[in-house]
Amino acid sequence: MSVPHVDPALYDAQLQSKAERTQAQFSRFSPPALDVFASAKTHYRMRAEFRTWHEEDDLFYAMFEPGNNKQPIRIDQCPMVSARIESVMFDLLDAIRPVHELRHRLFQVDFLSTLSGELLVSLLYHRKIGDQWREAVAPLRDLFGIDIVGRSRKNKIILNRDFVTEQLLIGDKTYSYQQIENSFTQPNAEVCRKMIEWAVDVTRAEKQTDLIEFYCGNGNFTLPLAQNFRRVVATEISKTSVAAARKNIEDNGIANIDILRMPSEDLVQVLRGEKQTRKVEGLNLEACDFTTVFVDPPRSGLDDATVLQVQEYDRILYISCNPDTLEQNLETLVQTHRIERFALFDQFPYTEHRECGVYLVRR
Ligand SMILES: C[S@@+](CC[C@H](N)C(=O)[O-])C[C@H]1O[C@@H](n2cnc3c(N)ncnc32)[C@H](O)[C@@H]1O
Repeated sequence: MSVPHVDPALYDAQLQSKAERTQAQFSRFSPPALDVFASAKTHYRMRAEFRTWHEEDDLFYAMFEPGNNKQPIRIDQCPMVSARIESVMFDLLDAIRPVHELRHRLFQVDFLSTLSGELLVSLLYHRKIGDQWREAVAPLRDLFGIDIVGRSRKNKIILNRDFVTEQLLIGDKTYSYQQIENSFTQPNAEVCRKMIEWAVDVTRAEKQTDLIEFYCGNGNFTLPLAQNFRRVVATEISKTSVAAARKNIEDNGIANIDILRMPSEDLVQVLRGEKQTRKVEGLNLEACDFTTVFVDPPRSGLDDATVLQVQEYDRILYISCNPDTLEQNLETLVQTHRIERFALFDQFPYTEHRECGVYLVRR
């Protein structure tokens, strides 16, 4: 992970410039005014991954210039990560440094924290770890009040838990989300809250119809969106995320969501009647009245078949972490739909990354 230069004095101007670039990039699609959602200026990342560097007796967190992984740049402070992560990360390395069993061939440390201060730390090794490692690391769990996962090739040791439970206040309801180590979660929790509230707001009028969702992750948007629909059917490829989504639905007492573990491409074929699978048995998809589709794809955006499928629905909600693939997909989508709402969410301050939200309605 590259570590951006965090300078709160520059934040507002940088966000303004992101907004201007976004307006310019999408102006030919005639979107409405851009809603801009800012981030906190420091301590905004709830998860972060750091390479470690060994130099004789020294051990430190390191980052690298692109294309140069031989020349480490030492990280001695990190105002972009949550206050909880920053309060632990350097003291933790101080505790690991003198203990051979803990530092030998340690190459990465991952942190996953929550707004309420839970913290899970994963230590990644280029060697096999076992009982001796477990014994050596156990005191750190109590010292820092953290859960710990040790990972080496084909081996994972868990001290207490391999997940955190995030609580997000969306409107007037708090949703609880299990977030599992090493699976996708939105990094900036406060901006994530704003994205979900925006998504709930733009689909508010749609109560009597059904929602189809592609790329649902752990149900991050799915759970709060369900209040706006009669029924929700959502798909996700990752086994871990599907398990978390199902647990989150249960924990939050939501009864109108079905999660499918299936690549989006396969669900598209099922919906087009081109593929049959036992995974959809009992779901009675034919009885659904899918008027709205929600997509939150990876950086590669939507493949051609999914774009065509998405066009089948009257309303399209699209959250994108890559404006360039969003732009490509919109070339097709605006032929049948017009953009009604347009938003920029600053998930990644001080970087070039822009996260956009678009809500389209059939022309
Ligand atoms: C940008 S994340 C969004 C997840 C979720 N909406 C959230 O807010 O946390 C994209 C998700 O798409 C999933 N994914 C990637 N390729 C997929 C595919 N071909 N079919 C279904 N899901 C896929 C990833 O596992 C990941 O959970």
